[in-house]
Amino acid sequence: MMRTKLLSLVPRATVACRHMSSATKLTTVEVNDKTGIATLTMNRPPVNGLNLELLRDLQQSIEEIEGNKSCGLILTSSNPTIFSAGLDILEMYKPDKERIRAFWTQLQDVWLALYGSSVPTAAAINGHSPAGGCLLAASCEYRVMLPKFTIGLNETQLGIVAPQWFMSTYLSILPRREAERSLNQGRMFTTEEALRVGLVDEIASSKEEALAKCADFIATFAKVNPLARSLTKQQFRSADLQQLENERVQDLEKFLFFINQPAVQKGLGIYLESLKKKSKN
Ligand SMILES: CCCCCCCCCC/C=C\CC(=O)SCCNC(=O)CCNC(=O)[C@H](O)C(C)(C)COP(=O)(O)OP(=O)(O)OC[C@H]1O[C@@H](n2cnc3c(N)ncnc32)[C@H](O)[C@@H]1OP(=O)(O)O
Repeated sequence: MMRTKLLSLVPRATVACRHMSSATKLTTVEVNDKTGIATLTMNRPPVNGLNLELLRDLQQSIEEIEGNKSCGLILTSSNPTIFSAGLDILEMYKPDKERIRAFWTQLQDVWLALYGSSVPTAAAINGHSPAGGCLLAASCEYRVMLPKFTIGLNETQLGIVAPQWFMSTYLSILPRREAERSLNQGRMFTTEEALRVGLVDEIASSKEEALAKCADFIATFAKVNPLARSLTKQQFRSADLQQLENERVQDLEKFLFFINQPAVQKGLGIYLESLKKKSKN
């Protein structure tokens, strides 16, 4: 395993990090030698759109962290204003038949790996986090967010439907009434609103502070028996995980049927155009 000191890239307070993987390029994993906590950083400019390759790298990184006995996982972004823009719409608009199957299957795999991770997980949400970005953050056990950003499952605003496992993820955090209403509305929460409803646990004023708060959360498990902790977590999450495991193929087929509807394709095309126009102004 490659061991590189990355002192220039980490906060001063951090003593040393093992840089475990960078060959994947779209994600990096750094393990703090002192705390044993791994920071998994998404790095796909311009907006960390979740395409097939980023999803593959995310899964590989989660597996790497599971395999190397890290004490916890913090998910964050290298982009200073965007945690993740969610699924890369280009994967779903006029899709290639084979690739879109691989893409959705890979998204299922990432969710199963992250939501079902045996290590404590936290998200340092250092930027906007719509839709699939929110799903990733919500799959973690703890969330710390920076001010002046937005987060939420906004699928209905795009004319698409969040599948059952997105809903289960929301329901693992939010009261049922709030989860149902905000999913139906496709509501994006400001950082302060997200804190108020419990979608995020804390607000931090900088990325460094967010990472430190996530590390503090993970440290709360330091004296808890790791097997007892992870089996307890598994019991809480197993019904959600099992449901997708049992229905993976049907879930994929539903997605393909839905996404290939002419009206859905038309809506995605209009939405993409509006994003492009906005970025040119
Ligand atoms: C019955 C059950 C059936 C089940 C059916 C299942 C159906 C599917 C479920 C799908 C689930 C999840 C959906 C998603 O995750 S869809 C993605 C949703 N994401 C969004 O709505 C976010 C859109 N983006 C933004 O709001 C903004 O870009 C931003 C993230 C706030 C950043 O703003 P910014 O001003 O910093 O950057 P901006 O100029 O807007 O963008 C820069 C370039 O990036 C392009 N872009 C942005 N987001 C995406 C994206 N998600 N996919 C692809 N491309 C994106 C944008 O177009 C700009 O490109 P360019 O520079 O003009 O070329």
